[in-house]
Amino acid sequence: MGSCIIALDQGTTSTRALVFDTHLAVLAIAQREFPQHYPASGWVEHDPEDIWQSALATLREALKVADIPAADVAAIGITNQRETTLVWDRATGRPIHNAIIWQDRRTADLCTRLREAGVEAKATEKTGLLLDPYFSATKCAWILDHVPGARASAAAGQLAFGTVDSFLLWRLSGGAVHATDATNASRTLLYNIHAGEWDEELCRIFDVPMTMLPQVRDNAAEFGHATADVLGQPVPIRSMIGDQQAAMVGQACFVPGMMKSTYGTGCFALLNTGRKAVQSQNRLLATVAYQLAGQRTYALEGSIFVAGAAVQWLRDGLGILHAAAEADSLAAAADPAQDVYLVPAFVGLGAPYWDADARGTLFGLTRATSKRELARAALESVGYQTRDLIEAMRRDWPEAGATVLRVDGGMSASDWAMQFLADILDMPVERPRLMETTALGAAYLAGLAAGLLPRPDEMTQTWALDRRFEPNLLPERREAKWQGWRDAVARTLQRG
Ligand SMILES: Nc1ncnc2c1ncn2[C@@H]1O[C@H](COP(=O)(O)OP(=O)(O)O)[C@@H](O)[C@H]1O
Ligand SMILES: O=P(O)(O)OC[C@H](O)CO
Repeated sequence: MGSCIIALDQGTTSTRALVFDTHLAVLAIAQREFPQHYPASGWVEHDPEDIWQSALATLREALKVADIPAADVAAIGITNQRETTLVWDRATGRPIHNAIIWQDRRTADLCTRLREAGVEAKATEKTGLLLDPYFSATKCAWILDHVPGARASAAAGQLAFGTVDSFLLWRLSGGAVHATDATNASRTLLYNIHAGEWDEELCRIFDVPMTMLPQVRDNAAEFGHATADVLGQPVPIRSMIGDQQAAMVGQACFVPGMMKSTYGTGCFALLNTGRKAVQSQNRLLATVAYQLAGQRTYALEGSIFVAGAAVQWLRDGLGILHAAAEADSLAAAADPAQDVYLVPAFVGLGAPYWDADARGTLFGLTRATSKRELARAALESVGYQTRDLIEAMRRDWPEAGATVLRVDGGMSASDWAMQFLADILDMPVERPRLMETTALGAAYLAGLAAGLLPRPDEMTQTWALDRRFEPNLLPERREAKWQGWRDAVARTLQRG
């Protein structure tokens, strides 16, 4: 049997492949960024061929850098940006439309109509989600309704639906396997998280034919093989898991009450609630954290659409940074007397507000405002949004984040943002040594399925601290800043 594992991490802005040894040490990493497409306000798409080509290229490159033959790869684990929706032709494997990204708001009106028709309570009860364009169901319906002939092809059983994991699996396996896992299924609005199955009634309501849906499997399971043309010989695929849930596994949050927050394009805080799906009273989500041996563990999730993307906007939109890492030094040099707030509702606001129509706002600008205060406002917006989430979470689960918050994702590299996070939360923040927790989670599960790695309780010992950020802000200052944020959000919201 092979002695290493490859994790394929297909994220919103880039695809990464990491080769791990059986002690979960990283042997090699390959990464490709790919273009984002914004065809209209609030719309975000990816070209599925970019996703596929970046997956192929990074898998091959990582193996080459590690200098390991494909025969030594025991398993591949796939983890992915969730909710992003693809529909492809089963005969050709070609998508009939670009991938509609999780951030995309084009189905906001449809969601409003369904909400007015009284569908939300039923959908929430069954799926743990809310009626928001974020999730896959309305995106899939949109594709079927807007691509000529798609409804007829779907009715004839010619089309397949999938999130990015399913699409990659289909391509890697040469069209042999159409499957997903319980975590990705739990983000579609079509999957009953309590029964663990696709829901006929919801499929009817959202007008998505059940014949299009992939089979749902455990997170550590048999998912077939990547064909020989991918890496030179067939390689088993032994795990699939949504990226936020993978980060939870990679952060070893296996005990109820443990919590992590990932700062990539968006920010996603997940609290392990054990065998119980907690129905939020505060507009958070109940979701599947992981499913092993048929047994589901649940999480309470707060999802924010813009975190690192605010820094990306400073870099690519405003051109005031050359690299994301420059935001720290600018923020550190900002004028403490200027209270500038950025509410980065570029694609609406997620939890706990769920306002699809809100758009970004800046408050407190004066003639003295410079790029330094804008950079600080962007980094601070992530801390404020996390506090919004944790306050909502504590109303559902009082001990949430009682001790420490584990962080990861590209933006957690920002010391300034992580210190502000600790300050505004008034709570210690811990960053692990290996920040690639998403890939680590997928690799661990693939290794578990391949019989190379121990059960979760033993895996917790592999977590190692890089840096702990202690809160260090006067209470009056913290509350004054927080009130400023609350006020800025109130003035940004479009929904009452
Ligand atoms: N040093 C940094 N400071 C602030 N933000 C950063 C830094 N490095 C990366 N980022 C942000 O992190 C995001 C990329 O993180 P990543 O985890 O790769 O995201 P994704 O999985 O969504 O593609 C980008 O939005 C980028 O702006
Ligand atoms: O690709 P990321 O890391 O920004 O994660 C995206 C989330 O899975 C969306 O729900």
